[in-house]
Amino acid sequence: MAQEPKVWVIDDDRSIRWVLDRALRKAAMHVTCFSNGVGILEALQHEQPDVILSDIRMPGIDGLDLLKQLSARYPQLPVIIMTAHSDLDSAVSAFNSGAFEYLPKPFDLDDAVAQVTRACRRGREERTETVAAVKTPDIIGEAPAMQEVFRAIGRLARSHITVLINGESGTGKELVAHALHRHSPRSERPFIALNMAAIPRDLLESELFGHERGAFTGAQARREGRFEQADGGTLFLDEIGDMPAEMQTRLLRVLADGAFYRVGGVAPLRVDVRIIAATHQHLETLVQQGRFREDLFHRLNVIRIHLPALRDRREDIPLLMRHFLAQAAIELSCEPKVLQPTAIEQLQRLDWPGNVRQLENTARWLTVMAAGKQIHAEDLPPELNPLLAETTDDEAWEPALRRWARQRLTQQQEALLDTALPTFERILIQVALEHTAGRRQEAARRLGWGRNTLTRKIKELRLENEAEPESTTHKE
Ligand SMILES: Nc1ncnc2c1ncn2[C@@H]1O[C@H](COP(=O)(O)OP(=O)(O)OP(=O)(O)O)[C@@H](O)[C@H]1O
Repeated sequence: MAQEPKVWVIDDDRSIRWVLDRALRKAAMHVTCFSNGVGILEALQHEQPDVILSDIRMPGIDGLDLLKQLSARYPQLPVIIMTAHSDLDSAVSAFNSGAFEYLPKPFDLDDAVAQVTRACRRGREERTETVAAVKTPDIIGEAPAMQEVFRAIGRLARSHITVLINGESGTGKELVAHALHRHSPRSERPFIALNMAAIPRDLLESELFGHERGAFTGAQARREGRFEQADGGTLFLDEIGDMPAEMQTRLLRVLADGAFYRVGGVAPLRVDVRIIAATHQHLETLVQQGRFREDLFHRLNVIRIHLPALRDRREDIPLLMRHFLAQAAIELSCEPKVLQPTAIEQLQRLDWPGNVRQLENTARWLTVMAAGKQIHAEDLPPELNPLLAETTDDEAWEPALRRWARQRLTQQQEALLDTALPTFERILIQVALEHTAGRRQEAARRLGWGRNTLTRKIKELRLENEAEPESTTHKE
């Protein structure tokens, strides 16, 4: 039933590899030997053994560094260190989590096999527990890409390492950050979430680091910052790509030495906070453009979790939708709506630019708006409804506008309304004037404006040439 446990042995001493290989094989284990640590991290991306048995003194590679990385990236993977007593202290400090075992050299072969067997068994039990614990029903996903996310959460459980979560808006970044916190040793301590894009630039510093009384006008009392509130716990920094440059510098400093000052404060404060950052942006590009500090990027980019867009995991749409319909029914104290095959097909056909959040909002809309209990394709909201989209061309400008806005936002443009509103008004005015052959009075009435408003708008939008051909045009 259970497969042979897989053991990797890393030692530069060929005779040690040879004896361990024989002894472990005799104990029905599958053994792979490496003469040094080079390539181990890469190999781990393809396959994971049940246990690694490694020397820490090897030519050509810093064994301690390798072990640190193993402990950070694969905290669940049991590692047994074979080393002489004299090296033990440095090994212990490399594994401050204590998640390793120690096999003193020279060792007794039977002891070594017994230790490896125990570590295999414990590792397997822990992994099963973690997967069970992580598969809490609140993160839904059966698509392979989501299984990958669950596995990452499982592997990172028990670790304090910084994590960077990437994914479009609404893909569940905050949910995953929360799950990472819940499955970490910090779960009893606070989880504080903060969206960099939502806080005005001049308040951000005090929000993150707090302020002393009188630090600036309006600071009537001392206030704790989010870093202090999150002490011992996790601070989730959402939309980290939007963090202003000076704040990036300050964050880097806190990450480097764990100390910071409140605004207006003179005494450094120390906290123990795990950072989980998230962004929908491509941070490497921001770094190239000089908009994100490279050193901060490397600090944050230790482990990265990518959340797939909903359109890349369409198989999960029915599952998610049923879940949200059930939830919405509870929220609104009514019977849950039931999806019919035509609705499911249409839901799976759509691209969901707002990802899971958009699906969730659609479930609420349906729960309130759909007349019957059964949901068919035609019951979907107008912008998602295939029938309306095909038959009435008039509605087509809404999806087009949506696409336009989305594109501009991904291109990092700001103040979209400055372009959109004048364009919107210009088009309506032009069409109304065309329709009324340039008669302003009537065009104003058809638009629902007074004549004066229309005249003012025409001026502002420089549309004079298009109105009332007989009137004098004026130029700047
Ligand atoms: N896999 C999932 N299972 C269940 N609910 C989900 C899942 N993914 C996202 N959600 C829900 O969708 C909504 C959006 O998720 P969340 O806020 O975590 O996304 P986000 O990526 O952080 O978005 P943004 O970047 O806009 O802040 C939340 O209500 C969340 O509960």
